[in-house]
Amino acid sequence: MSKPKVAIIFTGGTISMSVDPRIGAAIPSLSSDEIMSLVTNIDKFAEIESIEFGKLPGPHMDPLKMMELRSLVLKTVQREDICGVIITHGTDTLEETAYLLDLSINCEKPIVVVGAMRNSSELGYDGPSNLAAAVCTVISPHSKNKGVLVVMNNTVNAAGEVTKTNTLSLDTFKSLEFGALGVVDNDRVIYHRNVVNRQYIPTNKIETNVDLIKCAAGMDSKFIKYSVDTGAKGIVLEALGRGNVPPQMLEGIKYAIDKGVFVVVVSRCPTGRVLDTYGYEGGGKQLREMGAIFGGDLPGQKARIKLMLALSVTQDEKELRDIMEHGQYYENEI
Ligand SMILES: NC(=O)C[C@H](N)C(=O)O
Repeated sequence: MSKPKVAIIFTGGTISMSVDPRIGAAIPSLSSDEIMSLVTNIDKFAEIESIEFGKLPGPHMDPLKMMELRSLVLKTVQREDICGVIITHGTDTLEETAYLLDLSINCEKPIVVVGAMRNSSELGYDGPSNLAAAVCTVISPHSKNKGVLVVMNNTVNAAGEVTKTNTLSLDTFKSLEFGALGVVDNDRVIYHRNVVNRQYIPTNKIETNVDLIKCAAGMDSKFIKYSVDTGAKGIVLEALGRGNVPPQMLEGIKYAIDKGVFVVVVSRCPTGRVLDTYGYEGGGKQLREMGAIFGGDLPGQKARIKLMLALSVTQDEKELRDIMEHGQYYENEI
């Protein structure tokens, strides 16, 4: 019987790295063939087509390259002979690329992003086992219509929910708020739940002029003003708690909004959404009244990706708010 055909797009990351003896540190070096030769027995499960995109460490990935990758993923997943697409990626920015793909590609076939936490020179290189789990996930009929998935350490997470939580653990990718979607066990994926709140932003463009500013006790407006003065079209504020800022940041927020720069508020807390609960100076109520948009429960780096895609579709305040607040807030709530 013919095996399902899976395309694997290699972009780089630790999964493609080994230690260069001259510098004594890991750099991307393995080709797709070298990586796949370590994924033993995979031909019993699927026919693999390897596609080289690049050898980028996670920190070298940027939004324009993500959009280039998106075009390749879209073209590949639309092929009739392909049952799904896997993307290897550096884990440092994996969640941003996965979320960008999730928001901007609407397809039934599974798309899985995978990486490794240990490079091929280390004991316990986890690249091959993660790739094997990714293949098992992509070929499963149960993986259809789940959006982009992140598979690491035999755990399947939704791109919109997952985040890197630990700098070294193999079990670093977690959906902190709701838990994983499923597990890969005995070469099969078993799902425990579905994603109910997926969002599609139909665009093939991106507005890269969006900054991310993290708030901390006693901070003032200088970074916000700098961001506005250097051409930002949008600013994501990783605010405090439920979505509040130190009063000294209000001047900068007003400056931004008066100049037509969209300000999106999320929280620096790892879980929970922002809301206009507090009425004191700098509280969410005041931010809302000033015109700030709420970004739900997204971490700053993902809200930034979403704002970049949203700004490529519209600059209308109401439309932008509808995209950014989609599924998180209801008319009579705020
Ligand atoms: N585990 C990894 O992939 C981390 C690496 N620094 C990267 O993102 O490329």
